[in-house]
Amino acid sequence: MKKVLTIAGSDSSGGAGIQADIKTFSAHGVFGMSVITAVTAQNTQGVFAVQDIDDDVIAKQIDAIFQDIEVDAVKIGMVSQVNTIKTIAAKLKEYQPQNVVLDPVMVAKSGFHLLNPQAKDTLVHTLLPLATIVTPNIPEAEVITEMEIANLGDMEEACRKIFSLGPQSVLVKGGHLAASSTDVFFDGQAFTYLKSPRIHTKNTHGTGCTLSAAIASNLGKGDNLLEAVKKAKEYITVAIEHALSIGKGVGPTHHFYVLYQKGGLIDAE
Ligand SMILES: Nc1ncnc2c1ncn2[C@@H]1O[C@H](COP(=O)(O)OP(=O)(O)O)[C@@H](O)[C@H]1O
Ligand SMILES: Cc1ncc(COP(=O)(O)O)c(N)n1
Repeated sequence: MKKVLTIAGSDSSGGAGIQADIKTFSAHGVFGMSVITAVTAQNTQGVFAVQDIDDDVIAKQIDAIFQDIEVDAVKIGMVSQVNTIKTIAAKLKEYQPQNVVLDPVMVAKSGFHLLNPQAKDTLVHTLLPLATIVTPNIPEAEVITEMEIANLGDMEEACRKIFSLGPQSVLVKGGHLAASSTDVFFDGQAFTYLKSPRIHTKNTHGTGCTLSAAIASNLGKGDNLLEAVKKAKEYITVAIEHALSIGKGVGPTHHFYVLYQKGGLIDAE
């Protein structure tokens, strides 16, 4: 069985962060492991408190995994502090995992800053260059590139700018576009548009976490980057189509035990 690690924050309500990642890993048939960077008190309505985990405990969680278990892919989500980011970057350099998916989480859908704004430059300059793929949403891509993104042309330009910062590939996600939900993938050579119908739902808590965890699962299983991204887009679309009205606010996506058979999706619920 392939083994995939998430380095991210805990979401007490189970819709985003570590919890979304582990559910996504299970749905993909890979063995999920976690390094917790922060504990959030969170639900579908907002984030109410954050406790960052000490750097040495983050380092020891990473050591505990890599010194014992082969890791086929790593996904990185919420990393809020400068020292956390530096610790993770140093450990990635030490253990050199093959596939690193970086979701540069900055602000939760509720508006709460999950990345300390002072840590943005550290994230961009130390973690971005280590990523096999980086998956910003439009507001995150705007912060990284310092440009406005209003359409697919802007998304392409943002991909080029982010690519020049050192990752092997870039996926600018289109969930924040008004008209469509097209994501733009760039591997330094060509652009690929990943299209899906716009699903009219308020329940999109954890969509970015789920997509990046799905990409990590697929890379861990041996897919090339483009295959991994295409299948992950298919997965998140189904997960949003069946999103759950849990709680009073922005509900979570639904994780299926999904079998890709004969081109169709079978829910083995
Ligand atoms: N309403 C929607 N309908 C269809 N796809 C969506 C919708 N909202 C988000 N997505 C998709 O979910 C994934 C996560 O995107 P996005 O919401 O932009 O990320 P984040 O959660 O980081 O803000 C992307 O593939 C995006 O296209
Ligand atoms: C611990 C944690 N990590 C990431 C997100 C972002 O998820 P989203 O932007 O989809 O709400 C979150 N809300 N909580």
